[in-house]
Amino acid sequence: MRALAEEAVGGTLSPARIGRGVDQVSAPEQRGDRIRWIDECSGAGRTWLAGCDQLRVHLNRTLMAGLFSFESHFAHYPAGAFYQRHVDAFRGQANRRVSLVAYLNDEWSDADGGQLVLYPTDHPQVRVTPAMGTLVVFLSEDLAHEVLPASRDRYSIAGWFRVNQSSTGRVDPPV
Ligand SMILES: O=C(O)CCC(=O)C(=O)O
Ligand SMILES: [Fe+2]
Repeated sequence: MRALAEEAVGGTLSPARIGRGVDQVSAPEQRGDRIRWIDECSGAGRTWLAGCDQLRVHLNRTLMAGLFSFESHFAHYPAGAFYQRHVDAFRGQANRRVSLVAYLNDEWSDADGGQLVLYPTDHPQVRVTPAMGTLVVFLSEDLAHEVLPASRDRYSIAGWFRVNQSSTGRVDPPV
């Protein structure tokens, strides 16, 4: 995780967008993070993607989840940036099924803000402190969540396990 954190801090990132494919737009009023997709070009990226693939296989074996692929990006939220309440996938429209968030911030205290707030439908909200070593996994279509503004730079990795929804005999592209 530390090697990934160094990559996230050292590399160039682009404004995050919402939507998919040709419908993607940048929407700073909804999310203020900057992102970079993680690929196999670095050792840290390969290790991360290989570990997430093991989790994918495990979820398929134990839950018959049918997860087909994984996509993942670094995200940097500068001080004051947030991501408004949202779900990561809309039922029937998207192929993201399981979301995963990992945090890369050393010595984070609650006073720094930047919590991930989860809104389960029939339970009180859950607040997660974005401290190094914390990993959150949830169903992409079911759990609304938001990122609160922080008073300092906040680094995370977000990833999504996807099912294959190709209906034309052609396999979905990875991103
Ligand atoms: O960084 C986080 O805590 C969550 C980010 C998120 O919800 C997303 O990228 O969809
Ligand atoms: Fe999200």
